[in-house]
Amino acid sequence: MSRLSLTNLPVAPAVDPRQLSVGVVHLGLGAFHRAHQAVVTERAAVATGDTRWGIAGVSQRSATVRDQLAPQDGLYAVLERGLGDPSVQVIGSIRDVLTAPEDPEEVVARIADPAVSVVTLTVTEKGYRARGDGLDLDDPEIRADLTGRPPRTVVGQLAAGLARRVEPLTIVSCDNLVANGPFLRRLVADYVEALGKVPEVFEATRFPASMVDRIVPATTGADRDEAARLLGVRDEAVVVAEPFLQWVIEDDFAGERPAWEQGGAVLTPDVAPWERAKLRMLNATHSMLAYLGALRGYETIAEAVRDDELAALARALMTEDVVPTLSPPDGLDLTEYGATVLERFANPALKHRTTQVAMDGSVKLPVRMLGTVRDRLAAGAEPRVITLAVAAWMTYVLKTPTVDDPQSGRLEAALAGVSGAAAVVDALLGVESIFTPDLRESPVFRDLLVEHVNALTA
Ligand SMILES: NC(=O)c1ccc[n+]([C@@H]2O[C@H](COP(=O)([O-])OP(=O)(O)OC[C@H]3O[C@@H](n4cnc5c(N)ncnc54)[C@H](O)[C@@H]3O)[C@@H](O)[C@H]2O)c1
Ligand SMILES: O=P(O)(O)OC[C@@H](O)[C@@H](O)[C@H](O)[C@H](O)CO
Repeated sequence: MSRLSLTNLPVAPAVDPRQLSVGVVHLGLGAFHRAHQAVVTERAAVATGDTRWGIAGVSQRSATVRDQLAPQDGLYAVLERGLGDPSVQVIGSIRDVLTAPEDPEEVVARIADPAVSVVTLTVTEKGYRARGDGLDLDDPEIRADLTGRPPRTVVGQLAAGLARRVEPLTIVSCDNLVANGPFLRRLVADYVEALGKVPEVFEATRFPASMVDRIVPATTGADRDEAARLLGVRDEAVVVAEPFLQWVIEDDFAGERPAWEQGGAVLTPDVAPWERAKLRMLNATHSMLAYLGALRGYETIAEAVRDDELAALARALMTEDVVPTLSPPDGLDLTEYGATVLERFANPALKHRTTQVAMDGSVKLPVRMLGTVRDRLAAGAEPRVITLAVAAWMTYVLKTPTVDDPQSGRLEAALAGVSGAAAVVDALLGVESIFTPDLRESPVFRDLLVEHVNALTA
């Protein structure tokens, strides 16, 4: 079967990439960007007729996505899987595809391009190379970037691009992080201070926070085959997504931007209540279902949430421990939100693997779970269910021979020769890059963890 491209196009995209100039650089051209920001950007271009906001996407690590998209002229489809029949839509907003390891200079040049006024990012939690709230200046790649080589890290790329700009830039993190905008600003500030050269435009550069939401599992061969059947051509870059899509962006831009609000995004002065509700309700529950589900042998989140006991725990996590820590934004009913989240997880067509959601726990726990633990302890509560979620991660790490985590070495070292629930809990609580002293030293938290790990390993 022939390949999707501009000259082999069964369903035309809503915008023709040939008519777009590049106004946005996106770092981290994974599945999520293609199913989220690129879709909203295309919808905004259709609504406004503005052709300035084509996307130059940067694949940060391997050349796989470039090799999938380049022969397709940047075109790909979103295979939407809801409760009815699946549908496909070809997206045309990606104009160019770069591979950072092969062409680091070009990445910097694109960020510096005066026609570009916005950079967006989806590089996963580990892509920020943070330690606590600041940049990990001991990270070997950060150290290597600081020596002046063409940068390989995201923070190094941003700093080098800013150093060459006259006009300020807006940098929008779209990763699941707490206060992702201010967090990224701090990392870039740490980097340029360590370099001893703060770019002139840095003060005027904006880092709005954003809350992103759409469940986008990794694409499988079966998804590519189904897309080919629906499209009539092969699309090696197809991404799978649920129908739901939400993007709430802090309205704080240094210059011009795509009219994302016309593509369905919400621009608001304060993203924090949206972000906190989403990370603590959706992402924490997702991770808990992933760990408990994987421990019970479930392959997908949908299978896990169809287990009555796990579904009850997911509901209890939200109502007993998370909701008391939230002040929801106007218009968000937390009870309804929690129910919708579980319905979305139960979507059997998505096949989101528990092992995918379970990845990178050491960098996800602080974002998704530990804020809730801290707030509940401070309120004098006994946070039973959120602590079960943390204990499920500990048990998963203990029982998984090669855990997929940027700190796998530290986790393995901590657990070497350790046996018994109390010793496992103490060993993992001792990993300082995950647990802050207040949590490590809380007897209530520790005792609950031991009780849960004991039960989970019995
Ligand atoms: N997939 C989802 O359902 C979803 C939903 C909301 C938010 N997100 C956010 O998007 C991120 C990416 O998700 P995805 O589905 O696109 O994953 P993906 O695996 O398809 O893509 C990950 C991207 O991050 C880059 N990356 C990975 N490790 C990196 C590192 N150490 N340094 C620099 N870049 C690195 C990769 O090159 C790739 O471009 C998530 O981690 C999350 O923060 C995802
Ligand atoms: O993408 P990750 O690996 O950081 O997390 C897995 C999921 O919890 C996450 O991607 C959710 O699907 C998403 O946050 C929903 O908007």
